[in-house]
Amino acid sequence: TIVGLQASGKTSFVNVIGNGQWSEDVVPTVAFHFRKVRRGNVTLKVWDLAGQPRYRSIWDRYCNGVDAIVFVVDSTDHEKFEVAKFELHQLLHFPNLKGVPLLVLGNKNDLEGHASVNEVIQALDLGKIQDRPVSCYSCSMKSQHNLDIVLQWLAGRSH
Ligand SMILES: Nc1nc2c(ncn2[C@@H]2O[C@H](COP(=O)(O)OP(=O)(O)OP(=O)(O)O)[C@@H](O)[C@H]2O)c(=O)[nH]1
Ligand SMILES: [Mg+2]
Repeated sequence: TIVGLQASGKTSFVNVIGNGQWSEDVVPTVAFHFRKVRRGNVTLKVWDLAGQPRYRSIWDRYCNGVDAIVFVVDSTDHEKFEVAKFELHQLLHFPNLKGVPLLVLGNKNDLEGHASVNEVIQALDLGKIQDRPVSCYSCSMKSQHNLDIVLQWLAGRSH
């Protein structure tokens, strides 16, 4: 399940891994969107959730029982880091989501002024998360930087 604030690049991620389709024009997601993504011999079942404030209260329901939670953050939008941190920790607080592996993507690293992976780790206080495996990568859906390693990580979470 993919969560994160609006316009962080969640749908772009699904589009790019699904069919290599990058676009500057992506329609904001309404509520959620389910997609099956095939990569080689791995099939990912993906819930792409909407990031606008009014949809955040449904995130936890779609994270229940999944193999991994992917939290996408726009690493150029420094002003939103505080809200992103709040929403992430609020989500992880749900007892039924305890132990679910977390992958944080600092997206849009093709743009100037993006936070480094260590800055994202600091900004979202990832060091504080002790009850699950956590990984964090800096990446770009536009240039596809680091998407191979992200897909490897996801494939490794399946069972
Ligand atoms: N430069 C750059 N732009 C990106 C990148 N990823 C996404 N975008 C752009 O960011 C905007 C928002 O992308 P979406 O994929 O719709 O974001 P979202 O997180 O799905 O947004 P919601 O569905 O509203 O929650 C679009 O204009 C994308 O083209 C990236 O890696 N680099
Ligand atoms: Mg979307």
